[in-house]
Amino acid sequence: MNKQSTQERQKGFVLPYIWKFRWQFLLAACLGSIAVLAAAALLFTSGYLISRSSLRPENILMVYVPIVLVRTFGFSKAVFQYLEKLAGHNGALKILSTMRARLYRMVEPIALTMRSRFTSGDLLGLLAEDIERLQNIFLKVILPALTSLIAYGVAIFMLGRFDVTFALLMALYGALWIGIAPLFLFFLSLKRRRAYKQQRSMLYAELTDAIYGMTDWTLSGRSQAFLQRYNQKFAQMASLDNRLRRAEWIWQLVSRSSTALAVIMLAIWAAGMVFDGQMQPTLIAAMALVTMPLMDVFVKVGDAVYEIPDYMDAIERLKKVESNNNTTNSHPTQSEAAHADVLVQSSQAKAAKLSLQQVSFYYEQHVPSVLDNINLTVAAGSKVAVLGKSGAGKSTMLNIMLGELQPITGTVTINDRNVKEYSDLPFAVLNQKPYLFDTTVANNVRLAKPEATDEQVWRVIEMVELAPLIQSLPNGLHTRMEETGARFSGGERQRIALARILLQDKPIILLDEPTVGLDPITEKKLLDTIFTVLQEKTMVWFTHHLAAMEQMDEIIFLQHGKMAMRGSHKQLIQHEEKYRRLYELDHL
Ligand SMILES: Nc1ncnc2c1ncn2[C@@H]1O[C@H](COP(=O)(O)OP(=O)(O)OP(=O)(O)O)[C@@H](O)[C@H]1O
Repeated sequence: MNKQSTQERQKGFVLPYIWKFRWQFLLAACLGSIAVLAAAALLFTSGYLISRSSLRPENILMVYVPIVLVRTFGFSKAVFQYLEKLAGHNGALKILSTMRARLYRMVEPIALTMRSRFTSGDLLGLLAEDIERLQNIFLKVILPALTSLIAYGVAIFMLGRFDVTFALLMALYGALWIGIAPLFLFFLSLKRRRAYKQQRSMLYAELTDAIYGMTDWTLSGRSQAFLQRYNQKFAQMASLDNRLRRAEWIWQLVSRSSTALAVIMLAIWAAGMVFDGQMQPTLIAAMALVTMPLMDVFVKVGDAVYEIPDYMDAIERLKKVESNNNTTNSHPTQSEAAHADVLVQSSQAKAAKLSLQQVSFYYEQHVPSVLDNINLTVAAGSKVAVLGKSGAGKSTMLNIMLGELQPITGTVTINDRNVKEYSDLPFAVLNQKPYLFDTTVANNVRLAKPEATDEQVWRVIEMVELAPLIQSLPNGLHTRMEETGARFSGGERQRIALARILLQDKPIILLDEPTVGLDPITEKKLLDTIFTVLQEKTMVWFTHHLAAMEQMDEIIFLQHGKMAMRGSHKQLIQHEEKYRRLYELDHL
């Protein structure tokens, strides 16, 4: 594990990012505070303006200046809110991209083994979602908290200029709403949410279990008992959910009431100041109204705190994957890199060893196995034919090799490593009907290797003996498929597919009856080309047709899920009467 990621792991998922982007957040918080203060000033001047206007001002300037100020504050509130969003989101997006890079570093070392350790892309989806969610902790919790602190600090300072004691009282009141209440709320929601989640996952587990064992519940005549128990638990969970929602409503009620209480406190204090002759009566409404935008920020902080348990879950999940990733291997970076190297090398080698060890497979449990305890080793560079009549299990075996079907028991290995460990499978398949896409001939050939140059494409075209044909096309390699009309015969289509395979340069080639439907002469020519160009590769040829068996190193004959015969063509011709007859039939 490199130094950078070790440091990341030690610091967690929130603090290092706040520190790293502290200036962006501070800027956003300052802009946000100016917006809040502008909103407070807007209400202050509005309150003053209303009160002043009602008293029939002796001079128009007495209301003209506040009118201009109302406009100015109204305008600047919107502008600073916008700027705050810009700066805040800029910081959050920078964090997001840094976190994504960290996510990449987390999963990259296990990428090769991920297919076997996590069966689908769910994990990545979950992690990516968690990281997206974490950006809210910055935008909805940390930024509003900072903003409210700055704005409230400025407001208390201003208030202190009128009355220090009252300013201190209001500072305490603010501390209650900015610190104590959200903290209390946080612990309350944390406990309840955990209990709710626990109960919900238990219920889901029980339901899944019950669905799997539905027949047994029904047969034992106890389905009503199960339903009763399940409904009881569901009701308990629903009541917990209700309590959580009720707590949320209560918080909303209390927090909104806190604004009303602050307005009343300010109004009473301002009235007292007027009574003592220290303030003009026109300022009472202004002072009372000023509290509203300030308290609004506290309420937002409290609302966001309620969601912190969700963020904590996201952090926990991320940490778990990170530590899992680190503990699964004692020397992760070195050995995983070496492991990856081996796998990549073997997927690029000329040939590779392919083995099936005790592989069994069935599609439905109560019918005989399609494959029953198959042991087969195809040495690197050797050629094996898998024969069998229709339905013998050839396609099933091919799909198991490719990892598209998982054997019920047994393993498939390539160069002694489980096929599941390969991110880049070392197979290429030539099947019965290769598809030609509606693009140029060259693009059809370079399908599996888009970066291949025209020269490389030409080389493989020549190898599969298609050069004269391609040269005769209106635009050569760059002729579009539809312009070639029905020009390509079955054999030529196979040759294009073969060219694709050569360009792909995989060590193991699986042939799934590629010569089906071709006339014997075309078939023979194609087979000659196949065996010439794939000479160095490991080849497994699935067929029910006994052409070119002489060229195979080993032939296995599948029947009733077992290998009924196996050996070289020579051995089978000599010792297996059935094989001899099939061969003769095929060569009539
Ligand atoms: N998806 C499936 N669900 C259930 N049974 C299946 C499924 N696919 C194949 N089978 C059965 O498994 C057995 C083996 O089929 P498979 O396709 O592997 O044979 P095959 O030798 O490739 O036949 P063919 O030469 O006709 O393609 C057959 O009895 C088939 O009916």
